[in-house]
Amino acid sequence: MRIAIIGYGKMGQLIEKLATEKGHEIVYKIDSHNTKLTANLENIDVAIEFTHPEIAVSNYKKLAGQNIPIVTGTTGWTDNFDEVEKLIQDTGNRFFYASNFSIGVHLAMATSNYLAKLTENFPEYSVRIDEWHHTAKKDAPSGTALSFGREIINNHKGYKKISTEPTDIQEGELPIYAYRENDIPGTHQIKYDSEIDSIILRHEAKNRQGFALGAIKAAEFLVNQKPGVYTMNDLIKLPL
Ligand SMILES: NC(=O)C1=CN([C@@H]2O[C@H](COP(=O)(O)OP(=O)(O)OC[C@H]3O[C@@H](n4cnc5c(N)ncnc54)[C@H](OP(=O)(O)O)[C@@H]3O)[C@@H](O)[C@H]2O)C=CC1
Ligand SMILES: O=C(O)C1=N[C@H](C(=O)O)C[C@H](O)C1
Repeated sequence: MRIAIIGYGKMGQLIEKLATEKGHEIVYKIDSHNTKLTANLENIDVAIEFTHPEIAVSNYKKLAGQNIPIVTGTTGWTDNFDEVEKLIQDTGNRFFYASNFSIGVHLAMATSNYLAKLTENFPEYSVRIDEWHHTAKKDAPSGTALSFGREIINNHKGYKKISTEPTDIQEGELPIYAYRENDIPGTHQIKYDSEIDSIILRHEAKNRQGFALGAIKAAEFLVNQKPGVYTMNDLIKLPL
C-alpha cells in the first residue's frame, strides 16, 4: 500500500518503521508543522492518522474530501462521532476507528463484556476501571478506558453512566480513574469488587508495537472494503 502518515509522533514514527518493514510505501509524513494536508494528497491508498484530540476531526474532513480511506487511532474526539459518521456517509468514504488497535485489548474487551453479563445478577460486585499511561498523554481518561466503560454499560443493566475521577460514586455510575506515570504505553484494569472477593481483568501493553501493527492490519483490511465505518469487530471476529 501507498500510505500517508498523518501525525508523525510516537505512533506515526513506529507505523512508518513497521509498515516499511512489511513492504508498504510511506508517501507522506505530515506533522503539525507541515501544511501538506491542505493540498491534495496524490497517489496514496490510505491515510493513517494518529494526532491530537482537538485536530482529528478537521483532519478527517480534509481527507474525506479527497476520498482517501482513513484509519485513525486518535482518541478524545468521539463526542463528535455522529458528525464524522455522517461525513463518511455523505462522501462515500471508508473510515476505520479504534481507541485501541491491539489484539490483546480486543480480546480483553470481549472478555470484559462477557464478565459484565455474568455479574449483572450479582449486585454484591461493584466495578471500577483504572488506566495508567505515560505523562505525555493529552487526554484522560483514555479512549480505551471509555470503550471498556461504554461496553460494560451496554452489557450490565446495573450501570447507566461513566463517572471520571469521582469522589462520591452514585448508584448506576461506573467510575474510571486515570494515572499518568513515566512512559507507560497503556495499562487498563477492570475490577469487580465485593466484600468477599475481587475479580480483576488487566491488559498491559509492554510497548506500542501492538497498536501500530493493528493499525497497519486495519489499513490492509480497509482498502478492500466498501464505503462505510469499520471497527475492530469487523477486523477480528470473535466466536462469542
Ligand atoms: N488507537 C490506538 O491503538 C492508539 C491511540 N493512540 C492515540 O493516538 C494519538 C497520538 O498518540 P501519540 O502518537 O502517542 O502522540 P504524539 O503526541 O507522540 O504524536 C501526535 C503527533 O501529531 C502531530 N500533530 C498535531 N497536530 C497535527 C496536525 N494538525 N496534523 C498533523 N499532525 C499533527 C503532533 O505534532 P506536534 O508534536 O508538533 O504537536 C505529534 O507529532 C493520541 O490521541 C493517542 O491517544 C496512541 C496509541 C495507540
Ligand atoms: O495515548 C496513548 O499512548 C494511548 N492512547 C490510546 C487510548 O487513549 O486508549 C490507546 C493506548 O492505550 C495508548
